Amino acid sequence: MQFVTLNNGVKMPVLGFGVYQIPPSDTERAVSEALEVGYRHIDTAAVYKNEEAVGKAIAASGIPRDDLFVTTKVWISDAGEDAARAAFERSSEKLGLDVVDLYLIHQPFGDVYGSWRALERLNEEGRVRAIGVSNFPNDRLADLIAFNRVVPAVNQVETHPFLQRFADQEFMAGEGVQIESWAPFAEGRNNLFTNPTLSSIARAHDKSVAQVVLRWLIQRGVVVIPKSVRRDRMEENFDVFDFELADSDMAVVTTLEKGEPLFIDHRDPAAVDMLKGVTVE
Ligand SMILES: NC(=O)C1=CN([C@@H]2O[C@H](COP(=O)(O)OP(=O)(O)OC[C@H]3O[C@@H](n4cnc5c(N)ncnc54)[C@H](OP(=O)(O)O)[C@@H]3O)[C@@H](O)[C@H]2O)C=CC1
Ligand SMILES: O=C(O)C(=O)[C@@H](O)[C@H](O)C(=O)CO
Repeated sequence: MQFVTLNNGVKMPVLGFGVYQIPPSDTERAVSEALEVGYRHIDTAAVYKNEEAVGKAIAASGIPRDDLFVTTKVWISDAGEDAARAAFERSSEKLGLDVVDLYLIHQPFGDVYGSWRALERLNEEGRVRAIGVSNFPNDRLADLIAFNRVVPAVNQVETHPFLQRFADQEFMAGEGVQIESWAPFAEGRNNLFTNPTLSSIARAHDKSVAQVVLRWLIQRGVVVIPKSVRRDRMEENFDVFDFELADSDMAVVTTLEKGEPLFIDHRDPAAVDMLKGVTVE
């Protein structure tokens, strides 16, 4: 496994396993299989409603705690200093982990300043090894950085071949923030898995489109957390460290940029309303 070193010295595996949209009833099985395959980095969130199942899989695995990197996130309905603290305690209990490796503000809405104070305190107390954000546009990230003590270690944002975020990555790097991709496969939208450009690179390397996409992101220094409920795909997505894309391959992928989010535009006021309707409990 390769690691990136976050701005506070914590090491984060560049490849993890995401569990969004895995039903709670299937999550323990999926995470157990992912751990068997070799994943040591799991990405969940309170709003995914499967933290308890993630915790069960971790406990059953017998893997030493220090070998694992677990991320969870505080949802919008728990924004604010006291609410975010209480949300962390609930997540910690569900996961069965006193210490979480990375705790993120999930969305840039609500009292994110209050939430950040709670995260800073949790970090100081050693309950979370690193703190960060998700879905923060650059101006909101800059504001959070300018008016707080701890610089977010990570910003987890939609990033894939159709929304590449080179400029955002450069801005974040300048501030000491690690970019992490959510939906590295764009959840298969725009026929990503049969895209002719990606398929041609995949054929040349005797790899799959999924492997090319993950490799392209990792070679750019982007952390990836692909999701799959299928063991064969977990294995495929994990097997990306035995080949390298040439500069010419990297450059060809840049032609696929579509210039806009495929899922949620966090700058659109309608996004706030839609996400406010999503509940944790
Ligand atoms: N912070 C945020 O706001 C967000 C965070 N995330 C995080 O990012 C993670 C990944 O993003 P996610 O939205 O799940 O989407 P992904 O881009 O990881 O795509 C997942 C989809 O691709 C399929 N798939 C996976 N591997 C392969 C493969 N090798 N070949 C063909 N199909 C494949 C899966 O199907 P199947 O399962 O059937 O194999 C599933 O339909 C999430 O699980 C979550 O942890 C996601 C969204 C938002
Ligand atoms: O998946 C996530 O991490 C998200 O933030 C959103 O996709 C959210 O959970 C949602 O449910 C949107 O409908």
